[in-house]
Amino acid sequence: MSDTPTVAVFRPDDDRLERAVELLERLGAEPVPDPMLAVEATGTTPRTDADYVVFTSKTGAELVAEAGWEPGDEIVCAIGPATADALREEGYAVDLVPDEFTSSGLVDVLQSEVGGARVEVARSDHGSAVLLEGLEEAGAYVHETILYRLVRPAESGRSAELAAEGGLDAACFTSSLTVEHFLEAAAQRGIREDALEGLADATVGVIGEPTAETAASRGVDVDVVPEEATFDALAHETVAAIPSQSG
Ligand SMILES: O=C(O)CCc1c[nH]c(Cc2[nH]c(Cc3[nH]c(Cc4[nH]c(CO)c(CC(=O)O)c4CCC(=O)O)c(CC(=O)O)c3CCC(=O)O)c(CC(=O)O)c2CCC(=O)O)c1CC(=O)O
Repeated sequence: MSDTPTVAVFRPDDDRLERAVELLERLGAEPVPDPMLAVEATGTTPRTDADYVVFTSKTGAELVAEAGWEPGDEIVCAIGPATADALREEGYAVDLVPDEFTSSGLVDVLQSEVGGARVEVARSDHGSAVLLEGLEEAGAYVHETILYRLVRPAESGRSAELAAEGGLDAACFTSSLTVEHFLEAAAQRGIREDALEGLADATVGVIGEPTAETAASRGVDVDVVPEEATFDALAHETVAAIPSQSG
């Protein structure tokens, strides 16, 4: 039996998956790449009359650049450092990043200043209500633009099979939808309960509290939630929490 732990990773099949695989290998793990999200662009851009524009993903930053978005005087907000870096790489200035990289972290930092302001939330078709409701409660006029749809790739589910066979040592869930799609892929194969058992025996890491809540509500026990919502922190802390294979 190999001493190298298998770690499933569900990031979209782009440079994010490539970098995640490289990082897990550097950490001494055997990555099991199983993308659970694919992006379908809608070709839209944020509306132009807003005081604030909020981005919640690297994908959103890349798609608005592709669609030719040109900001005016809006205050540009990013949910966290990866989204902020992606915006800057596309040539956009970023004015605000919260200390806690979640929707509620964004609401916390914006609520004292957005009363009466027009806030544009530019994101996927699966964004949580926390951001819209929190900003509305703070007195903002909120509008949401759907930049892309997130769908489950038809071929996804290899990691669910491995979990069901007891061959998965760890899993790194990077959003709520990755949890839901993992379970959907397992159900499609008729192995949902076995895959859940496999996850219960594995080390489960999730990127942040919103994903932890989704996992718990679907019967997935979570072992690791990193202090900071970045893939780097998630990978390091999840691999470190895997019980020794040789012992
Ligand atoms: O719940 C769903 O799955 C659909 C809504 C959704 C969740 N995530 C995305 C965009 C996205 N981010 C990552 C990885 C990642 N998450 C964060 C912080 C963060 N972003 C959101 C989105 O609103 C949340 C949920 C929330 O607070 O409501 C969070 C908190 C953590 C959590 O538990 O989800 C970051 C920080 C950052 O952007 O800087 C990152 C990047 C980490 C890094 O690169 O190190 C992914 C997966 C991935 O990158 O593998 C995704 C999904 C893919 C994509 O949309 O590009 C969404 C979509 C949305 O907000 O519209």
